[in-house]
Amino acid sequence: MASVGRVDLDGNAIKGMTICMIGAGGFIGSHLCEKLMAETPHKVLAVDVYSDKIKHLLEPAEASVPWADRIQFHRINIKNDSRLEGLIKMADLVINLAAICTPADYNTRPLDTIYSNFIDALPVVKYCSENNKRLIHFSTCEVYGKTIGSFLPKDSPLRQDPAYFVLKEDASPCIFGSIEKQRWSYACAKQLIERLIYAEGAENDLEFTIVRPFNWIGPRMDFIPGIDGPSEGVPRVLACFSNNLLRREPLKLVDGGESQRTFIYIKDAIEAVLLMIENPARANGHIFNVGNPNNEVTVRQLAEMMNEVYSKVSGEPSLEVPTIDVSSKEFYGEGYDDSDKRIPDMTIINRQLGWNPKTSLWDLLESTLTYQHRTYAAAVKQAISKPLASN
Ligand SMILES: NC(=O)c1ccc[n+]([C@@H]2O[C@H](COP(=O)([O-])OP(=O)(O)OC[C@H]3O[C@@H](n4cnc5c(N)ncnc54)[C@H](O)[C@@H]3O)[C@@H](O)[C@H]2O)c1
Ligand SMILES: O=C(O)[C@H]1O[C@H](OP(=O)(O)OP(=O)(O)OC[C@H]2O[C@@H](n3ccc(=O)[nH]c3=O)[C@H](O)[C@@H]2O)[C@H](O)[C@@H](O)[C@@H]1O
Repeated sequence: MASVGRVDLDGNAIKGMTICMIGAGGFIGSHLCEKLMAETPHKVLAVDVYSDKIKHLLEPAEASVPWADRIQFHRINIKNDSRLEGLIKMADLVINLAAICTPADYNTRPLDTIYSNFIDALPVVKYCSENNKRLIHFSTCEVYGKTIGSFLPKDSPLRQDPAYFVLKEDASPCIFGSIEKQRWSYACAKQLIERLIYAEGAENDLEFTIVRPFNWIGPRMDFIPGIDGPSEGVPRVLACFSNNLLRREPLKLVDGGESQRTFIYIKDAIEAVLLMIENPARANGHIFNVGNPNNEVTVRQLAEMMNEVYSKVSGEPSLEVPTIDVSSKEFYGEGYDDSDKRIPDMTIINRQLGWNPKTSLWDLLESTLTYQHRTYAAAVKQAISKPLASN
């Protein structure tokens, strides 16, 4: 089965390992656990405060699934639990995904954001360094902040020159707004933990890999407000727009929806993470952009495309008024700011791991919105009809 004859990129047999995955119950963690269970012999010590998104792996319908003894869930809050070091000691590799990572929190809960992304990650780095454990740490493309090009005059021809906007791990600067723009609390905390990990590598020989995801999206991302998350909660854009489509209300475009993003399908991105896991000699000491430079859209174009795709997969007519403008102050509150454009340079990941993304934006939206429709449409219909029924 999965483990037979598996070799790394240099043709060496891959040995089974024990992975301590912190934040395993989240969006990325759930997909990574699935991949590791289905296709590898590795064991996972899954650490999180929630397990809903991996319960299909932990409590499988058939007791005899092949991975039953390869995944163990530990309900631990890494802020204050002494069991963490013991689990790290038992592992060959630590993957840290735990973080507050929704933009609605960065300016409204800046302290929690900074603690979660920097202070709470410190013991993980320390235990890895002290116990000689390899670490794969999840950072973010937000560490690049804004592009150099965004500071050029609007009509400058240099804005079209990739040198002014393509984001390179080893060359691009990190450009954030002023301190009162608390949006950057997350990016700044992630940047400092990257610098700390890098320094542990340089001074204490910590074996590390840093991942900078560029808008990974797919099934199980975040929550639908009022269904499997708080009614007033504001998830990331995929779930915000899915929620609007499920409720047949216009999609809200923050400050005109002019910002640009490159979206990558979670399953493509997970392939890259698996290559990092299984090719330590090629991944250690590197920072990797993981994104899809071919899937760039403005947020407005994303909204229009999601409206069209959702109509196709749900069989419902597309929205007559698909979008509505909203100011960032109204939507996120004081202190919001935005990255203007995010195109990942792929040179390093291509050279080290030979990895490339595959899935087009249309295709990834089709499979993701099919999942959203199947998972949530009935519950949303029921939630919408409730207030009427009780009148
Ligand atoms: N999804 C993306 O596109 C994306 C982009 C850039 C960076 N990232 C980074 O990747 C990582 C994972 O992102 P995600 O999208 O899966 O987010 P997520 O919120 O779905 O997952 C994070 C998980 O960490 C857990 N967690 C948080 N604090 C914890 C604590 N103190 N103790 C134990 N568990 C804790 C949460 O319960 C959650 O299950 C984060 O570090 C995030 O900053 C993600
Ligand atoms: O995914 C990533 O790579 C990183 O970027 C995200 O940040 P961002 O892309 O700004 O967050 P989204 O919520 O996905 O928003 C994307 C864009 O859509 C806009 N938006 C969001 C929601 C909405 O309803 N309407 C809307 O116009 C936002 O203002 C922003 O310009 C988050 O910070 C992290 O999850 C992560 O580190």
